[in-house]
Amino acid sequence: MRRGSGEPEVDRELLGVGHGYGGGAELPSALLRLVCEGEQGHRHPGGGGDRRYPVPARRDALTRCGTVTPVTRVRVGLTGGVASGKSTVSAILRDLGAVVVDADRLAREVVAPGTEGLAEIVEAFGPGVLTASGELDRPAMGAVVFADETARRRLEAIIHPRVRRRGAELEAAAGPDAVVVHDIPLLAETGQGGAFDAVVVVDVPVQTQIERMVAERGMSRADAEARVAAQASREDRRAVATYVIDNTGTLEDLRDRVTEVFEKLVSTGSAVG
Ligand SMILES: CC(C)(COP(=O)(O)OP(=O)(O)OC[C@H]1O[C@@H](n2cnc3c(N)ncnc32)[C@H](O)[C@@H]1O)[C@@H](O)C(=O)NCCC(=O)NCCS
Ligand SMILES: Nc1ncnc2c1ncn2[C@@H]1O[C@H](COP(=O)(O)OP(=O)(O)OP(=O)(O)O)[C@@H](O)[C@H]1O
Repeated sequence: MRRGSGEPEVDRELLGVGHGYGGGAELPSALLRLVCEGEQGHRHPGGGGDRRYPVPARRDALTRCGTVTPVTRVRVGLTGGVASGKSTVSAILRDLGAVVVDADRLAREVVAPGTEGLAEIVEAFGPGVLTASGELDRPAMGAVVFADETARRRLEAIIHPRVRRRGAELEAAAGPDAVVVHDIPLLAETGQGGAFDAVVVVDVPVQTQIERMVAERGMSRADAEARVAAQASREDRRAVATYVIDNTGTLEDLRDRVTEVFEKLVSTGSAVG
């Protein structure tokens, strides 16, 4: 719990701190009460961000504390350069209770075998972009579009409208008080920053993006650089950010920062306080 003047003294004995507590599923009720009621002047409950407790317990504290439960849907755009860590951040947000709409996944669904999307791609690029089993040959398609901007725009014109339609459908199916996170790699490039209540940008240096693509995805350095070159600059993405998440630290650092940002997103959507 954050400590500062005017905050209640936490009874460590009562909380079990230093007595083996720390891995349980819930915050002790005394701490939950302090989280919800005790911290005068703090909208964001200290217990929700207290790193001594596991993320699900912090989420429970947030959810059970009426002052921070969103009463309307909060719409969030999540973006970042290729291999910056968007999917990792999405997974953490999902774990915290967000509904995640993943544009990369939808971009695969709308070109699955038998779809109109795939038929349009074959019409535009020829049957050479199909595998022997009739699926989109993704490495072959990538080799074409990351070397040729006109081809890339053509592919995007087929895929993006379908992804947006499907994304809107998925959002409509989410609960009225959900935090809906749209993970959109090209959010800045496509000028969608203004379409959300908040934009979260996952930020790493280009060098880190390239190292991760080469080391973990077996890509050549040239291919990795071509993907980065096809995207907005780090500065352009940061310019549309409400929250920047630096992902140059450990996964534990990332989890803590994402939890902090999630708490802010939840309280932004709250009608109370
Ligand atoms: C070219 C394709 C077939 C390559 O597939 P592959 O499996 O290698 O990559 P995947 O789809 O998993 O994308 C990985 C990352 O590449 C980057 N990327 C993908 N498409 C683009 C693009 N058009 N421009 C810039 N970067 C892109 C993103 O950072 C994305 O997260 C595929 O990326 C694609 O269909 N792209 C066009 C659709 C698109 O714009 N998708 C981005 C979000 S809707
Ligand atoms: N803080 C971190 N430390 C070390 N590795 C990380 C960290 N964050 C993410 N990674 C790793 O970097 C790689 C890229 O992360 P991730 O897949 O989340 O990026 P992405 O932005 O979703 O990528 P893409 O743009 O291709 O969809 C993954 O292998 C992931 O495990």
